[in-house]
Amino acid sequence: EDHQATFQEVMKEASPFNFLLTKVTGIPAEFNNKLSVHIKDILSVEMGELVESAQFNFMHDIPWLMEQYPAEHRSKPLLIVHGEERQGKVTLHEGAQNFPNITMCQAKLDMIYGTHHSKMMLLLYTNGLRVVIHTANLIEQDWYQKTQGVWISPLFPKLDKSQMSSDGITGDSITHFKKDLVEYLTMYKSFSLLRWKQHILQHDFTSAKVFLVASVPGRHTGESKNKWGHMKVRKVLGKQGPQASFVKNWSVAGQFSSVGSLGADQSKYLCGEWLQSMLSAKGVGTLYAAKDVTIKTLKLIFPSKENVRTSLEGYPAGASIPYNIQNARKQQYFHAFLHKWKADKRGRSRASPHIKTYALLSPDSKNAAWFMVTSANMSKAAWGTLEKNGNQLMIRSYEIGVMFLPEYFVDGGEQFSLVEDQSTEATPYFPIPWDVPLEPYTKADRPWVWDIPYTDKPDSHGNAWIPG
Ligand SMILES: O=C(O)c1ccc([N+](=O)[O-])cc1C(=O)O
Repeated sequence: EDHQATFQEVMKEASPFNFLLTKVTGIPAEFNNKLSVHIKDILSVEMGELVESAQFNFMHDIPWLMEQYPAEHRSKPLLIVHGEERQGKVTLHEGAQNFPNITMCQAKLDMIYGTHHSKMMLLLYTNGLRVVIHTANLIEQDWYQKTQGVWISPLFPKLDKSQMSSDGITGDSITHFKKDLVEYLTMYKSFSLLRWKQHILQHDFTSAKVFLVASVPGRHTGESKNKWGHMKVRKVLGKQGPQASFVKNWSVAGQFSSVGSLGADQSKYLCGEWLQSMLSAKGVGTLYAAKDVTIKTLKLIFPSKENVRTSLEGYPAGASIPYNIQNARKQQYFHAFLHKWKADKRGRSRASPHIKTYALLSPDSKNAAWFMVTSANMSKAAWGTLEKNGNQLMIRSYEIGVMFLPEYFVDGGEQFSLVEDQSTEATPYFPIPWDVPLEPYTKADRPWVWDIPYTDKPDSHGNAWIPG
């Protein structure tokens, strides 16, 4: 349908998962009317009358961001949570100097090479509080012609004083989303976030059905080892995940827009540690020993050179896909797991992916036992790496995402349907961004690498790519 869906219609259709994609300029209207939002929609008065907000991100173009708020919200207090240092911090503060309503919060980055990668909006309204966890930087380019993911929480109503207890967390959900979000904010040890911690404590999060999966920099031991990164996933799946018997022979799908150094061979980190967490299930630690992992067990989705060349943005889309040749050369084994970016169902095959999503897929790819959307790319910095004989999880960056488990949306639910016309009440359709079945790279395909030239074939704008 070509009519412009109102935001209320979009949110009604999005329920109960509230997992949407950002609107893309230059694709048929129908694909922007279905489960799609622009940043102006998220910040609109239709969502609620804003009192104050906080914008956690990696990149902030503050004058542009202020334009995305409706005029009546532009004077409300705004907290910018970033990880900029040195000149980056100076430039960021310059962008904010004309806006007296803006306060800055510099997240401490104690681990070298770490980034403040988390992308989250905290929106306090006169009638409640909303959390938005997404994958887009606060720059125009990220909301123009890319595929980005957005989870918009239900409106969390204010708790009245009588419901507040002096100790512990009241008004939490069975997924402990509120407690986990409070713990995440506490790790910043920042005065300006203390205020937001109070706002969150004063609201009723019982309607939050997702699990929070976040990362904070540090060397986490003891109980904290399982609070963050891939070890949080291992804990949640081991306790509340699918039954191991039900998901035997299922595959982990990982889709991301950047890749770190994963080590000399797959048995170390990719399959020996990270995949073991993603394959965790109830009733058994993990499903496969590292040595038994095949390309059937792990399906990775990462833009090929052709995906980038033919994308709406052309080769410049590759400026947001920072996979360097130095790492690519060292981990050829990684390329055996790769699949193309393809999203015909959502009209986004040419909207270069900046979204990051993970799932456990049935052998026929028609069902998923869980789904995750997060800021975390395929890297040790984001997910953490076990040290000291597995007693310590070292994480370099801040990351944040949400995980959807069927039984928290449907009583006794075991799986989501990924094929809309095969969904049932017991197996609700989950609107994943990419097409299934996944399409493996051909022999001729190469993963996009951003720091080498491409002059053989022009991109969709007729240009070559000759990096710095
Ligand atoms: O856009 C970002 O927030 C971002 C920043 C840095 C890196 N990196 O250094 O690999 C990746 C991303 C990404 O999200 O892909």
